[in-house]
Amino acid sequence: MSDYQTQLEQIRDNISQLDGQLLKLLADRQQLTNQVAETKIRAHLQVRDPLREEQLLIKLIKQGQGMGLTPQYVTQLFHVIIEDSVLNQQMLLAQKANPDNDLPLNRVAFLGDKGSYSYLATQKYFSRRPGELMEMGCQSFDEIVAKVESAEADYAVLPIENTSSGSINEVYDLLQHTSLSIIGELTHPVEHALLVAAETDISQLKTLYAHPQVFSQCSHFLAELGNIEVKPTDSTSAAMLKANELKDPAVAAIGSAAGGALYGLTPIKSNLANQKENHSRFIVVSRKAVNVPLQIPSKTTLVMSTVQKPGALVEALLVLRDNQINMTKLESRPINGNPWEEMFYIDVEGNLQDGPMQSALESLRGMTRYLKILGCYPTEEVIPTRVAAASALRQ
Ligand SMILES: C=C(O[C@@H]1C=C(C(=O)O)C=C[C@H]1O)C(=O)O
Repeated sequence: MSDYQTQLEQIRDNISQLDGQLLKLLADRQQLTNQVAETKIRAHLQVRDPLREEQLLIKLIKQGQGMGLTPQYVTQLFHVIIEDSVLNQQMLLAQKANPDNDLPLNRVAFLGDKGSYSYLATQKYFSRRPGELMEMGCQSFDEIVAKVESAEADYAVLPIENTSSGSINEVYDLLQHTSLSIIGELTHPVEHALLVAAETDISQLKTLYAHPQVFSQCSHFLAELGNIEVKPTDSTSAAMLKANELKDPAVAAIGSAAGGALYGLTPIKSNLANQKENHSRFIVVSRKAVNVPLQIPSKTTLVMSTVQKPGALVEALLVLRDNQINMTKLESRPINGNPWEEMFYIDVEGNLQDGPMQSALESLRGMTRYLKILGCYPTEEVIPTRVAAASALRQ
């Protein structure tokens, strides 16, 4: 071994040791933040404390500068650390409020197989939760919902909207008729890559396999590609499986690089989506609604149909405004069998137990033809606390 190699190995050993220590410190920090959660449960305090976060960040940015670490680096690092701490605390509070939901095995139905975006979202959502995960890949949204309704599965993870291709109508329509409740949500980045099983390059490709939603999210890239046959599949994982089976230099699948790796596929081009910030939002549904503690930020989803008179929807929305309730999404879908009538799906910030929410629901019940609460669930989005580096350095 050359001197350089020996030297490099020694330095790398030291780095690995430090990384191990960093991990140990992060685990110790997690223990302490879990203790904070216990105290908050007893004291009925909100999980999130923006002032504490701001003071913490200001102090850390200043300390970091003294050690040669940039404010951007320190801020980014601690946003991740705090996000994890907040999500873990939220989970602990939610667990305490729903002791019956602590299952040793969580049987979860989702679209596709290993490697699909739904699979990756399922892994992410349940990784923080106690109990083992039993994956139940399904071939259609109908099958997924039926699995939970018939108690073959405990939960389903369903994609509901995407930042490029918009709402997933099929899932909205299923929500209209199911007795299941929304108990959680999460967003997951969708990073489409061109995945191949054989040595090749873009110019040799003749056939592309992907889910139709993926084709619409990558339409600009496909238009640039020109004369290529696009073959729709039931799921992203089915597309990957196809590419893996064919091992043909003329064939590629579109999906995530992480998912593709599970099928031995190599990404030859990434960032294929029209919108560079491409995220999907998923909902988690179960047979039983959850109890969301007031200390956790939450959302409530409603579905309603208004009476047939001018301004009926506006009037319903004014009820939300009058109760200071913030609407985060409004979606409309046709009602089967009633041409030109619509079901409105509304996501609002707030807990079902809140006074303003209760009074808004009471008013809405009086003015709508149909109103159903699809669920009240914890908000998974932890918006990072921002501090200007200048304000940290001024302290
Ligand atoms: C740990 C706490 O809970 C939250 C997480 C924080 C953290 O991880 O440092 C800080 C403030 C809170 O938003 C706390 O309140 O101290």
